Amino acid sequence: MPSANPIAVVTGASSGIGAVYADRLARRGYDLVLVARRIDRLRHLADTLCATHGIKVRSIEADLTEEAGLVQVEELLHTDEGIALLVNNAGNGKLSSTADMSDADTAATIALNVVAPTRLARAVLPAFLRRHSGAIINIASVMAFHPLPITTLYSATKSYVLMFSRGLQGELANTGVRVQAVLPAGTATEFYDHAGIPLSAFDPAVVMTTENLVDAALAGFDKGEEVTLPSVHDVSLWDAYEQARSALFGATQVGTPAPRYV
Ligand SMILES: NC(=O)C1=CN([C@@H]2O[C@H](COP(=O)(O)OP(=O)(O)OC[C@H]3O[C@@H](n4cnc5c(N)ncnc54)[C@H](OP(=O)(O)O)[C@@H]3O)[C@@H](O)[C@H]2O)C=CC1
Ligand SMILES: N[C@@H](C=O)C(=O)O
Repeated sequence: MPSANPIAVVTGASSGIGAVYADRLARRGYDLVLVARRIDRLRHLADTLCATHGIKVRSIEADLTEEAGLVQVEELLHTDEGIALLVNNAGNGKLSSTADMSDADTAATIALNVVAPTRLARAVLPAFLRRHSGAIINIASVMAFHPLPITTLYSATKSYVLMFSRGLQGELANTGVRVQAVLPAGTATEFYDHAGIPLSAFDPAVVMTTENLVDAALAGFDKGEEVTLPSVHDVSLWDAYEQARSALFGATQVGTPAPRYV
């Protein structure tokens, strides 16, 4: 029997930000599809959320850097008409110089942070457009607009997520389909266990709890924000950044070389 609740698909739900999104969306009455490699964690979370909130939860063991894992989730997104929300959250990032990063880590970060959210968004969009409703939440990062010598690749992938989200927002205007880009700053998760630099290396004063992060991101979603920066208190900074970006683009459309280059 089809579920009466809207369904949210959350990638990277076995820990950190994704696991809190699963909890918060369960509280909002969503049925859930949880995706990650650690199926034991997904099943434990699913049992807890089912028992606590009386929702339906499916767990999918999938490595989103592998074709088979991606196809498994794409097929669900293509076929389950009850899906109302996709949270493209799964991500990783080795904090390393480009030259020192292994080929495997480089490929895995691009596959997980760029290819997977792109393919999953493309898988769900046709149904959303047919129904003139649905939402995609893409988890980018503040590093999308601030590369450091040890975050070059990671920042580039998150810059892609931001630009991909901004482009989709333009495409999807007036379709009833929403896209939110969320740009967390440092957040206390297992991300750093795999990043090569421990969380303890960061000033605790600038690291947000995962619960605060997700609650702020969902508050931005509820406000209808296209880009949500949970830790930025002065939103006029983002507005000024966007205005400068638009003015800069406008200044590129002149057809003649700038005098400084002549
Ligand atoms: N923590 C932070 O400071 C910040 C994090 N972010 C972003 O937030 C998102 C969530 O990360 P966060 O919660 O912090 O870190 P975690 O490491 O706690 O969570 C990452 C999640 O992604 C899943 N994942 C990792 N690799 C794969 C894979 N190959 N296939 C499928 N799932 C995978 C993990 O599950 P499993 O290992 O079971 O597969 C896990 O559930 C990421 O996109 C990250 O870039 C952005 C800004 C700041
Ligand atoms: N994931 C963190 C690493 O830098 C971040 O995006 O802030």
